[in-house]
Amino acid sequence: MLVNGQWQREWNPVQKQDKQGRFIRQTSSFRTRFDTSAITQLSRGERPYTLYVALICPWATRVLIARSLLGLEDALPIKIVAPAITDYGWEFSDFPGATPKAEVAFNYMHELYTLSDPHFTGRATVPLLWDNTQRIIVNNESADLLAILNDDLRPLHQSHYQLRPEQQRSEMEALNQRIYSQLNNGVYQAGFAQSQHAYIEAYTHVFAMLDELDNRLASRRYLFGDRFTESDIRLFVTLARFDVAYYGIFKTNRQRIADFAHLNRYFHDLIQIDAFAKNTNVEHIKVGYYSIKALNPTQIIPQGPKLDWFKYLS
Ligand SMILES: N[C@@H](CCC(=O)N[C@@H](CS)C(=O)NCC(=O)O)C(=O)O
Repeated sequence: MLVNGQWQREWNPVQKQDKQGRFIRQTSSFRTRFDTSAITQLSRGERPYTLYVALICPWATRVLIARSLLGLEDALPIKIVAPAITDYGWEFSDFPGATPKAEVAFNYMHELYTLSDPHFTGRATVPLLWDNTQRIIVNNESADLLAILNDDLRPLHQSHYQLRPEQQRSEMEALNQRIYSQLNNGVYQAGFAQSQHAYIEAYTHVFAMLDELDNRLASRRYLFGDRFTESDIRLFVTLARFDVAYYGIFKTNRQRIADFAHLNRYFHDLIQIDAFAKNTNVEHIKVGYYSIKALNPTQIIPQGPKLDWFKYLS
């Protein structure tokens, strides 16, 4: 992480814990929204912004899926880091599926943070929306980025998807919050727990939420009926990582997603949609999670699992 703009070489996934050994995630620091001048520039064909992402990362991937669904791929170009976090944080390299090093002006993500704020203290996280002209970070919070893509950039949408329909927003936000704390972040709480108590607590939350959602999906195609919404994207990114990585490395191993009747059906439904499949990179997910040294000191990447949905990926 960075301390007052200086990189501290020891990268530890658990920067903060509470007295019971619970992992505490840092809050995001750059929270600007787009105004109309950004829309004007983008609709003139200018490309003043770049989205920096990691394909291992569920928070970045939820933004990538929305970007693809809404037809914003051309308006918001991306740069993809290599999947394994290094002693210097996220790195740009020629790893297959990452942006070739020759196409990026930086070696590490933390360089963008110190350019933007020379005294920045905190983790150099992705996703991050970068202003190429002013060389500053616009926003590094994926929940905001989803709102920026869906709401602020509406005039540029190339599709009719309604990912945050007005009439369901408050219900969606309540469910999103529960999915976030018990499941999206819950798996990290289990994996990065610093005590048996904190691990069991997180494990219990993860499977209570998966049971609840499996039940909910018994009678609905998607979380809110026949059309998918942002809530489905938020759930999908955790499901896509579950059997491949979390089940093993984070020890959330009561059962796999493949063993839940309705969640498995639902996941297969979504993964066959191009925007979901094209932003799911199993190799990056596996290499990324299994190279977290604190959890896997040998850095050996498992060969399996082989899952039936891999056939939908190109
Ligand atoms: N609140 C952020 C969280 C982003 C985040 O935690 N990203 C992780 C990757 S999944 C990261 O970049 N970690 C680098 C680090 O912790 O040093 C968001 O949702 O955008």
